[in-house]
Amino acid sequence: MPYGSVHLPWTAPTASGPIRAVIRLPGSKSMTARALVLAALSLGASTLRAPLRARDIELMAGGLRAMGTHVSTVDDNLWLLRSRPLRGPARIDVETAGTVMRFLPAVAGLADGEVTFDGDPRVRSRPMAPLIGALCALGVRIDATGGTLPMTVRGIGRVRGGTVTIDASASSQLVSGLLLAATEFDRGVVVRHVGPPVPKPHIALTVHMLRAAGAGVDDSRPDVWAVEPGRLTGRAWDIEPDLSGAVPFLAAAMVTGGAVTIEGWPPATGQPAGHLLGVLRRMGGEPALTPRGLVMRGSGGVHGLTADLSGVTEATPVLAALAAVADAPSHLYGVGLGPDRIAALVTGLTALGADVTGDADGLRIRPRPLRGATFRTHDDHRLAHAAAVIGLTVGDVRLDDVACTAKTLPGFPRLWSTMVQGGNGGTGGTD
Ligand SMILES: O=C(O)C1=C[C@@H](OP(=O)(O)O)[C@@H](O)[C@H](O)C1
Ligand SMILES: C=C(OP(=O)(O)O)C(=O)O
Repeated sequence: MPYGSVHLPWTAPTASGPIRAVIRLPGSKSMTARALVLAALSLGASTLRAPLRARDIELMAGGLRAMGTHVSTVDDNLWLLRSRPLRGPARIDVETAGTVMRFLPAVAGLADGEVTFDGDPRVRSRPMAPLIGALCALGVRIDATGGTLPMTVRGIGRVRGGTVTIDASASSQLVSGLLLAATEFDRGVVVRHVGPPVPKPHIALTVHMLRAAGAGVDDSRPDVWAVEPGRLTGRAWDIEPDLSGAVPFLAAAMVTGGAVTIEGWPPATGQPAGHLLGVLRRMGGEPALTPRGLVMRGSGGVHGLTADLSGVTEATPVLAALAAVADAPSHLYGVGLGPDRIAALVTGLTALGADVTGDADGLRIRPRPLRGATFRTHDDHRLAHAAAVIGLTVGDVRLDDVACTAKTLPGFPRLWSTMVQGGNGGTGGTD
């Protein structure tokens, strides 16, 4: 059944005091997605230890399987991939997954045969044309009448590659989608971004993982990334906990003045963690790395914030929720959410009584007392996280649907409720 067709209403649990919990989160969505693609392009076998099993990742694995890759996910903790010649015909439904829509077309260009892509109406309206144009310039034949999905990639088993210019300001995934498959292009790739700034943290993660896989990557020039052609060999990937998925749990400590430990937080990581913790610190959080993981302590108050969020776009909905209960107004800009997501966030927060306005690039939020109401999540997991955070201190926050959290964390409602009730999620233990 397609994701988005099951709706599960949910009343966010209210915290009776400071939350103290230890949480073990599943693997990073961004790392699991990249490891799957790189494994499919590597000679021989690869393993993924502690991957994320969630909707977007199942779609990525399914897309690779449809093109011939052997992907075994029987063991939750250790997936096995074996690359095989990529081939069509195949049909790939990306549902709402931007990463699947942007990462797999270049892989499909390397397949022998036709690969068609389609997805939910909402994903069709997300920017795709710059990637389609760039892939065509690199020698891939694509039929995409609307400049977006549905589209057909007519692979011939090889891609010429070379130098290409792209305006990737709409999404860093447009660059990552070109780089990830480029070791297999005859000439590799040189991608030059021109236009308004593109958020870099997830491109840095792509570069980090390409290098770990053995690729030659040059990112020494601003807005230019070059990947050398060459065969990758299979390897063992250890997937770190999802630090983007940690944001609502960290926020829970902040709004209740408690302490939440995210177990296994990596001391060094390619995920965009530094910027994220910097922003949370400015809003009053007190993060500390301990041998067990990252402990976020709430200082008892949440501060308003004026900040460019372009490095942490995924965190915007939860940061907006924090801003709505802060001690001063906030201006969050560079949020990169796209007009639909900004509008949905404004409507949802307004329904809860917040004074919030949105524009093309950001949100202005002036705190005032909030109230319980129905919050429409618009099938957006990160909006659901935002409502859950507000529900910790505001009674009767009713989400019209919490099933959308399955996109990146299927157990979210249970994990969240356990945390609020004073228990511990994932592996247990107390702080
Ligand atoms: O490459 C990735 O794994 C991601 C890149 C970011 O996309 P944008 O650059 O479009 O914000 C992020 O928001 C998304 O959730 C995951
Ligand atoms: C929008 C998201 O992901 P994607 O771009 O992969 O759909 C997200 O995880 O918030």
